Amino acid sequence: MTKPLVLVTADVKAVDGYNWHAAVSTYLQAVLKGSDAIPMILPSLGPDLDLDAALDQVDGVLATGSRSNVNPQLYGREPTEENGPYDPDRDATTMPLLKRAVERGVPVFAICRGMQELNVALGGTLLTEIQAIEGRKDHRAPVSEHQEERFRIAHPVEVTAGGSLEKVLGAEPFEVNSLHRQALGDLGNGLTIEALAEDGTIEAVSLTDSPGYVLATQWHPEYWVTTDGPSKRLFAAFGEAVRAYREKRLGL
Ligand SMILES: N[C@@H](CCC(=O)NCCCC(=O)O)C(=O)O
Repeated sequence: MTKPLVLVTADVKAVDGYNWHAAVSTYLQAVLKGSDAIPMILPSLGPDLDLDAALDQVDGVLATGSRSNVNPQLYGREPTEENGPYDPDRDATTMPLLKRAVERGVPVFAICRGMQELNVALGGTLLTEIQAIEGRKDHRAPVSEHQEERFRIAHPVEVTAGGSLEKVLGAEPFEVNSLHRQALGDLGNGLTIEALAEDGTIEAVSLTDSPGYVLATQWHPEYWVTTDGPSKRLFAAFGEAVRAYREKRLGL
């Protein structure tokens, strides 16, 4: 069988006077090496893109993390300067993309901002600046110029017994990195909590009764995919889902 194709969502970045549609290399490498699939960056061209035509030709969607935040207007709150930066073109692309991928049963793996987008796309809400909420810990990255330090393992997570994540990772406790200041609030339609941090922050979700594989983490397995067991297993499981979808899609 030829390799499966995975759409990878893109940030819009102004560089050298141009707008670039970009995805961080660690996500692309993780799809390539961890899922054994070909990553294809989907530009954030919003309503100009025929998403169904794009989804017709692929076997999975990876929704990436980003420093930008989902615009709160998309879940009924007011945007503020402190809550930014925003990326309206990314929002205008990823929200309908994720909704449509889920409806069609295209396998989805959503990471950090990607998990927040999935939640909002399915009607959920987000909490912001969670480090300022009583009882919550600081989930932001340590301030450092070194990415290894920023992506260092930060806290344990508790996996829901009998859930989809437990099927992928087993019941052994493990620890994750943490680079976010927002978190899921009200859950989107059909989402189930798959892991929690000690302070109650939702760390992973899946979609119950979904026609396809849908898993999302608030942490970043892409960063340690070659060295960390749970990170490796998450991308391998996504790879299995996209291969199974491809066989079905192509009638193999
Ligand atoms: N902006 C949101 C989403 C967090 C996220 O995707 N973080 C990745 C950032 C990578 C980096 O800092 O280099 C939030 O803050 O919750």
